Amino acid sequence: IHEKLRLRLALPPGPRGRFISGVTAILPRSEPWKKYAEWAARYGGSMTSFRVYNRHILILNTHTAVSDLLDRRAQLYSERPVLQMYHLICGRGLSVFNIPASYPRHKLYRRLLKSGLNLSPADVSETLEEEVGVLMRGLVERPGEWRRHLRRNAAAVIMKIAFGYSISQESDPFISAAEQSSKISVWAMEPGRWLVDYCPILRYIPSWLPCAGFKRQGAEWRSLLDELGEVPHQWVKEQMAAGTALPSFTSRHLSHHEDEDVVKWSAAALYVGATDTTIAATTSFIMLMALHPAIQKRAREEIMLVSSAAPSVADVKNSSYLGAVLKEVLRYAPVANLALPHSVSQEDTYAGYRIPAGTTVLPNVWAIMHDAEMYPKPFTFNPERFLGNHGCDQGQQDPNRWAWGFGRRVCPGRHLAETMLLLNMASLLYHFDISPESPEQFLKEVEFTSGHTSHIKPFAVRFEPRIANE
Ligand code: HEM
Repeated sequence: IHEKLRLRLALPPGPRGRFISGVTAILPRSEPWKKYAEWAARYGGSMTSFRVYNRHILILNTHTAVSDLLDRRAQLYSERPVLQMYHLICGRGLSVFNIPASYPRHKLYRRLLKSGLNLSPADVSETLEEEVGVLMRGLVERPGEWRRHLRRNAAAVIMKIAFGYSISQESDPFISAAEQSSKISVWAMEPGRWLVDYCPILRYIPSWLPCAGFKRQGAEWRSLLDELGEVPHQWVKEQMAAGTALPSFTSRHLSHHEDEDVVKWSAAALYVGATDTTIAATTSFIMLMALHPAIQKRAREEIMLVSSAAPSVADVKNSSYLGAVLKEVLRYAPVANLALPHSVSQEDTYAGYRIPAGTTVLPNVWAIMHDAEMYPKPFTFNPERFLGNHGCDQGQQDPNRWAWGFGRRVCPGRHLAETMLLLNMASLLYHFDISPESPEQFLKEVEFTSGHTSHIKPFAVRFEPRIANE
């Protein structure tokens, strides 16, 4: 009886679209989280569901639905949707981001990432402080190239931590390898580009057939991606053999005799996970500081009080206002508006609806962060929401609960990212006054970029050094 009742349950409400392609034609290209929030309001309920060809998509619109499913039922909701082209044909299914949570290797990755990223706080602080110094000097010398300096900073930090490798100033071969891998990955994952993603049986057609161009392309990318992944790993092994390796995520795990392939894949995930995300958050921070001089001034005053010289990692851990600014940056301009897609391993029911096995589940983090009941005046940038006599207990919930993902896939780099962001923010405030090039900027609405990671679209800003002769 229970089985019959379950089968009669409807799918969560949402647009139905066309017979074969589902809602493909009306899928939003930019800022999809806003359209999903609109659909949530139109169709009602804490969940919206629709279909893109053969794929069922479920959007979770409220923090309750997200916590109930992705956190409390993490054993069911921590898989990843399988992309035929990228995961299977290009051979990326074993990467940290894509591996099914039910594979024993997923646990191994998580263990190595946890211990490898928290191992030696002293080494990490030294790396962060050294690299923020390079960033500040770059900004003094060539402020107009601030976005390049940010990219270099993020890459340098993670290459040092992952491989003990110091990047050279321009066109570093390790960075080129990592950037080339990211580019190929973006092409291979592009939604709607590969028919095989929607019609998996095509994977079995022979590669020599004229219509199997995607298979030949995939095979080429697969060997290129494998080759690029080897570059830093082999370098660390050579350094270890020569006795010149610096302590790093890779060298530590290899010397503890962890499985080499597991170490290689985990280290490769660090660059992908750490660069665009931290750059996005820092970019939004810079834009918001330019637009909010009073908040900038207050944050700077606190830094000047706690730091006698250039801010250190220890200083920023004691900066409560700066901590509130970071929370508000992550709430106002979430880096991952839809986190990363999860998938459900077995059919489930929730709130009277049926959720078929294999459904792709997207938490609408943007909608939660802008829920006016949780965050009054959600489109106002106001770090004070996280201060007050009772700190976060004051009623406004800590956005860290939604900024870093969910269940068994929660971001393993969170603590490193927070430390790095706080240090970069404090150093920017300590060394520079940040303002928009044009005062008219104050009157414009901020715009956001779309993609897996999002940030405020940059506008021209001025970095005015505060301490002469640096
Ligand atoms: C502002 C900075 C960052 C933000 C906002 C962020 C956020 C996220 C989010 C939302 C996810 C997806 C979780 C899910 O699927 O539920 C994720 C996954 C991940 N992040 Fe981060 N992240 C940041 C920085 C970093 C850093 C610095 C690293 C590495 C040092 C990192 C490594 C990873 C990895 C490896 C995963 C995949 C986890 C898995 O699939 O099991 N992230 N992150």
